[in-house]
Amino acid sequence: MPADAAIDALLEGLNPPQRDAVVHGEGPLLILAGAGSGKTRVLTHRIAYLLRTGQAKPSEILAITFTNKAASEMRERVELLVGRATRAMWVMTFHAACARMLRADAHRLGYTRQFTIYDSADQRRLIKKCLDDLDVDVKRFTPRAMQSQISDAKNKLRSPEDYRQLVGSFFEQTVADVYDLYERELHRSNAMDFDDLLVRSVNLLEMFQEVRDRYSAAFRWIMVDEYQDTNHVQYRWLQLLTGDHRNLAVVGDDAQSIYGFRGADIKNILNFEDDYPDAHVVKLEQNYRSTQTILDAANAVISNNRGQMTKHLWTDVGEGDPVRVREMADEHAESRFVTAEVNRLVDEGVSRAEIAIFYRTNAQSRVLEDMLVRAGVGYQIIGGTKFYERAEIKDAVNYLTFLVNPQDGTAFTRIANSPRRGLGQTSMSRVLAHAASMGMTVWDAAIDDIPGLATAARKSLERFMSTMTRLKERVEGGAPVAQLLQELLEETGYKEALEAERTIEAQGRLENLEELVRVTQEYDANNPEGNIGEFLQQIALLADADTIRDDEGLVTLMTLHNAKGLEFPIVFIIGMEDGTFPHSRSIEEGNIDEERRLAYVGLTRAMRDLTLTYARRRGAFGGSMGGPTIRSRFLDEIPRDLTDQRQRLSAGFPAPGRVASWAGAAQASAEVAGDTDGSVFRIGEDVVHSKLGEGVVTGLEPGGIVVVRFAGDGSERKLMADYAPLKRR
Ligand SMILES: Nc1ncnc2c1ncn2[C@@H]1O[C@H](COP(=O)(O)OP(=O)(O)OP(=O)(O)O)[C@@H](O)[C@H]1O
Ligand SMILES: [Mg+2]
Repeated sequence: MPADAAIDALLEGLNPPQRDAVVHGEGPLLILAGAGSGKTRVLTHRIAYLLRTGQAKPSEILAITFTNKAASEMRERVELLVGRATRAMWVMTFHAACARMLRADAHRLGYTRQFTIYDSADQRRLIKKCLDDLDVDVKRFTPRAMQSQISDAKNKLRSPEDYRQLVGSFFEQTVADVYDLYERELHRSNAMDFDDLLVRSVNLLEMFQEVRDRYSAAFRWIMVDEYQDTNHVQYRWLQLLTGDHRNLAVVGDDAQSIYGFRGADIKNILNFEDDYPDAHVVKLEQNYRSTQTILDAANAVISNNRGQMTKHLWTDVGEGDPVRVREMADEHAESRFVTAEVNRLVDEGVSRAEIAIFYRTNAQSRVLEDMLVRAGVGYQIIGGTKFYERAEIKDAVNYLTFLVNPQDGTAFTRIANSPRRGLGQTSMSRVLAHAASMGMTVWDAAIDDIPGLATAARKSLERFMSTMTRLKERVEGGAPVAQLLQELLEETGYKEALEAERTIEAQGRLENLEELVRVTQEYDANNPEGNIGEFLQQIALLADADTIRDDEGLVTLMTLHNAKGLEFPIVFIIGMEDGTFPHSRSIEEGNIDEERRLAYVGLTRAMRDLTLTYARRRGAFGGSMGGPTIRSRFLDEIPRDLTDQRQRLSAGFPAPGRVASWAGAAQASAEVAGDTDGSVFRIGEDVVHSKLGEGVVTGLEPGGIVVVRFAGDGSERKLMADYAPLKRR
């Protein structure tokens, strides 16, 4: 080992097996270990070590992470460790790496450099069009169902022809037709969907030996984080790139494989040793993240999955507090409780940024958000209706897209009549048909003499395209993205139309557009040599987790899926009920194992403080679930002595006819508890105890028990509301 002091410093703060993985030289390397054992840290240090020792140049490194946020964190840490910028290094997601490859070589596959990346919504719009063209009944064959079938085929590297070979039912026959047309339409639009980024890169590497040689010679060192969630096409891509040198280091945890529904194949990690019999295998067993109690709880849950590799995780962080389990009357009480808890923690000096709230599905966030907003608690939400999915943002982005990709018919149809210009569906179809029949770009068709177009439509199309042509000239003149966006919003009348609406919604949309202008200004400042095409690529690749801001004052809300790889000192998981988590669909399909792995991921995000809540009723006023619930089986898999829940609350579930009165009783017993002067306590309420002083109600339990956290010593006590000398403040 080189005796350079900087290298020693790099290896310090690593335990022996971690160090072993970091200094491993050439050849395949597998790090298989449980949550929080430092897998990501090992990858980061390994990159820094390769650079520091001179074994690798930055341009020879390709490191794949699961999100863009994880990528930028990894790059920052590496730069910190090696003490210099390493711009030539590729640290990015699979999709970003593929997009970059394709920009350089897309022409070989018949695309231009300016190809558009379609997101899920664009994809569905195009599928819908294909379904219409094929006269398929969209009620029986929904665009969403088609999309998932097509995506699944692509992730398995099955072309429309491959798919057709395997057709077994009428449904699949229809999928085959739609898939075939969809692919042709995509190509004609010079566009790729997300799955295509991978598929086309694999095509490129398979078909062009010289491209493959170039990349596999360039990337001599390849690293992959979260390897348990790679799918077949990603596996193949890695195989093509590492074929010659085999310097592939992967890290993962089979217990955290949670993307099976998207085609991720847990076998990729389990079979790594079969693929590479000479692989150096490192196991990490010390967890540096969580308390022993949290780890024991997570291990107890995951041990219910059969076929899971056993790993012995231990920590010297200490035992820590018990896992808090709270039963709530309904989702509103649950939200009130969590909100009150957040406020209590903040009062105690905790930063909101240290707190995260996880849930199984996006829809669960709304009630919680309402409560947080009302209580004035700053929060950020990862996922849900994402900024870039809002209609006005999509419109603006599509304007930019059409300016750089004149072949993009989907972009054209999105913007041609937005704002309204009297260009109906028929006129737009005429333009597209004209482009197809004449072999022209959509842009050229739109400025051509189109047969059969009504005079009014012809005029407005002319006006629209002359505005667009003016804008395009400015694009070609190298105008900065922000300037162009602003001009575009003015000159196309988009802004004016919103202003004329004079509604609160329109105001919100204008504000969102202003936010987009800020995004472009930032882009221009950071990329003096950038261009619209690159800007569009950047935002197309923004995954959910990227909207996270390192803002001191915000609580973070997200789905359990988005929480992967992250850690927070304080974690709440809400909705711990069967049907919610595990999700009802998984229960029906008998696929609980993946849900359990998701539970393992969620529990192991917590560093010192973990609270799990469930509601006895959910969705009382409409909603798909509605009615009484059963607490999650995952809660029962946590040994009671690791939690603070002493007695099991087996209230017994009522017959359907009694739901209303039962709900009333639950209300009385769990959500409010009477105090001595006849009034009631509510969660979050300030109270004063004649001996213990001031406190806040943090929980209410059946039997008139009120849980109070006292300000004086920070203790939390359960009191009998009827007897304790407790009053509201
Ligand atoms: N040897 C070590 N000494 C001190 N802290 C460490 C050490 N190894 C890891 N850590 C810390 O432990 C935490 C978990 O590490 P890391 O995120 O790399 O784990 P992981 O195995 O990638 O977890 P996950 O499975 O959740 O992705 C981080 O805060 C990291 O800095
Ligand atoms: Mg990790």
